Amino acid sequence: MSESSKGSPLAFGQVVIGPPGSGKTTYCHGMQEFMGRIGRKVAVVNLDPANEGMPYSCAVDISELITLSDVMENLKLGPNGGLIYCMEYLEANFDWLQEKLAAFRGHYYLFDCPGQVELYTHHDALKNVFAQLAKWNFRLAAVHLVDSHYCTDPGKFISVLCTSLSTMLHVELPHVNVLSKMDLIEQYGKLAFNLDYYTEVLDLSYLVDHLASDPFFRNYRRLNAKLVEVIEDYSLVSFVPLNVQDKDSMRQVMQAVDKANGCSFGDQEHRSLEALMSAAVGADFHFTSTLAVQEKYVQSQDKTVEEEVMDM
Ligand SMILES: Nc1nc2c(ncn2[C@@H]2O[C@H](COP(=O)(O)OP(=O)(O)OP(=O)(O)O)[C@@H](O)[C@H]2O)c(=O)[nH]1
Repeated sequence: MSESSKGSPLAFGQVVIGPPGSGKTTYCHGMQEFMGRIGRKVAVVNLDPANEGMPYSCAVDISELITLSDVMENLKLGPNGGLIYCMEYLEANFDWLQEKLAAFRGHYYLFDCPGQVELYTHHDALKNVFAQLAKWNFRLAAVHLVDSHYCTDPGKFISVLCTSLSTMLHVELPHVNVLSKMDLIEQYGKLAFNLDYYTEVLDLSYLVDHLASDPFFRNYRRLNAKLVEVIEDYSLVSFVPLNVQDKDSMRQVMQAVDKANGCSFGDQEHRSLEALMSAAVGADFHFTSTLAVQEKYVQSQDKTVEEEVMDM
């Protein structure tokens, strides 16, 4: 097995990561279709040994190497331990992965990753897989999906910010954080602030003040204030909103990722993209700014908390 492939052509792609159920598989399917329509050849690589019946056409599937159910049964491990074992097994079998990927030279790669959070915050196996891909001349960006409904709960949103920050620092790849399922954002409650407050991660002291109005959280005010201080000191976390069914939203995420991993597919693709998007003008797809997303998915309220704070 060659540890590094200095002479190999560059290969671009995304590792799609995020907590369980955040929409990684759905995103890979949507992005494969979207990129296919503008002429990119996309190979989706399933690295989640628990995934079955994927909706996308799968180029490489880790379950040919190892499956979570086999590991759990044979080694008597639970789902978390089993998944960690699978990732360590993959790390020990780089040559299998290299051989499988080589069959798709010239493609753009989407890696559909497992959902266990510890794989991205402190365990090393998957991070080592990404580092090995870099040695094989893969230019990857991490696309970190987080369910947008966490924005409706200030406490959960602070946890999401902490997880996103530690993932960015641990994974060590160019990073695009994405708020997924924008169409469902207010399903579990109203947003206290405008959407750009969450996507741009604006002054978090408002969030701490808002949280302190809840008697339970009042006792943890200093802890929350310190946590948001850490997030603001790094000043790294922001989000791109996403609805996989919206072409303009998909384009925005794709362009953010292209910028992050340095991918450029030239003029022909640019023309195809313009043609695809022009078909969307005047139709349902009006997603040019966070404000447009806000108008589309967030119900208008008399006043947001942000506006009330401003009025004071
Ligand atoms: N309404 C809506 N549902 C979505 C969207 N994206 C994903 N879903 C749904 O969310 C659920 C979980 O999506 P998956 O794509 O399986 O999530 P995952 O992150 O791959 O999940 P794991 O493999 O368990 O880690 C599915 O029922 C999807 O149909 C979206 O943009 N809008």
